[in-house]
Amino acid sequence: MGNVPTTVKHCLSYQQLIEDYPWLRRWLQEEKTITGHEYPEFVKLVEVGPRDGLQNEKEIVPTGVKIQLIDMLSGTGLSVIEATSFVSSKWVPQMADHTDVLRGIQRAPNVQYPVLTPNMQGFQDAVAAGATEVAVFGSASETFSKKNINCTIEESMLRFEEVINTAKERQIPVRGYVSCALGCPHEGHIEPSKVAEVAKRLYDMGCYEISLGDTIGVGTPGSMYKMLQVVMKVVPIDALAVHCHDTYGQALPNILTALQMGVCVVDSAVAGLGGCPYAQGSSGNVSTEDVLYMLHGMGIETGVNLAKVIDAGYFICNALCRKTNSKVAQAICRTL
Ligand SMILES: CC(C)(COP(=O)([O-])OP(=O)([O-])OC[C@H]1O[C@@H](n2cnc3c(N)ncnc32)[C@H](O)[C@@H]1OP(=O)([O-])[O-])[C@@H](O)C(=O)NCCC(=O)NCCSC(=O)C[C@@](C)(O)CC(=O)[O-]
Repeated sequence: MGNVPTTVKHCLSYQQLIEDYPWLRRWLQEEKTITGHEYPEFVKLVEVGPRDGLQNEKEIVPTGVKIQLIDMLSGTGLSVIEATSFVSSKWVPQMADHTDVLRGIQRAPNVQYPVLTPNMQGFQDAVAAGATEVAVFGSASETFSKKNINCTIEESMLRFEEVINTAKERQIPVRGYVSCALGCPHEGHIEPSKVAEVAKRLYDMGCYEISLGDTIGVGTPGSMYKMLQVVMKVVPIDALAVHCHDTYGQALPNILTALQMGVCVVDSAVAGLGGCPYAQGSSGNVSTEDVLYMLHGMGIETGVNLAKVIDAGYFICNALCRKTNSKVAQAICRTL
């Protein structure tokens, strides 16, 4: 983006626009009230591209490319970048280089690099590789749990409890995922009460944040609203995050609905990469670029530089010989 004209750079950064044209801040704030909803002042983005984005790639992505992607993302202002997962390489071959990735990245101050750990073996390997934050990943669907981590929901809770208790002793923060929060590729509809039950168990065990995953991207603002209404009764809203795949093009409206309900943590993947190897047909996560564009346009702060994320998106798409899934990056590319 080095030789991008200043005017285009300004289009990419609302923060820059606001600095140059202070009247715009007033205008954006007015717009916030016109919508009739209260929105958070600041939204934290959890970048899951290097893990969720790459885990489903058929061709093994070179470790150096993964490291460079994470290093580029580290310079964007993102405060959380999910780096890799310590799962079985027989199950997810793409993540077999987890240790080299975690050891190879240049950690930026004020950036967390959580990794997925499904069990004690994964947790111990992750800690040995230098992990300082981990995430356990459960499901609200019994069938998905068996297909994804080869155990029932109940068995998974016992495994996670052991991981979380050990992590507590070492003062390692643990994030929790609940997959299939808005639907399951095998069971279809999932009751919000089941999502709430699993979310509460993870929260009570000690997960500091629970990310509710629309694993196959089937949710709509209607189902997001209904599910969150139930989950919010048992887990505080400021401990909830949403993790939306964009299979049906509903991710942004679903995120907007969650923001209206008070959620202020959103998972996203650079260039909209991704998909779950055990959820066939699901497309990538909502793209970080598109979420940033929406949030900044609403006057919501993120601390993240959109132009730099677009650069990281170009980098990984070139490496994968793939077109970006980000509408914003596509539009900027046409503008240039
Ligand atoms: C959980 C297991 C490991 C159970 O797999 P298992 O086969 O039931 O494990 P096991 O305990 O019976 O052990 C069998 C073998 O696996 C090994 N093993 C056991 N644990 C580990 C480990 N941690 N790392 C490396 N190796 C491991 C273990 O050492 C043994 O090796 P062997 O003696 O045969 O040589 C497996 O099912 C697995 O790796 N699943 C991961 C699947 C996955 O990564 N899915 C994608 C992430 S979830 C997701 O994408 C959803 C999310 C989070 O993004 C949110 C959303 O969108 O909803």
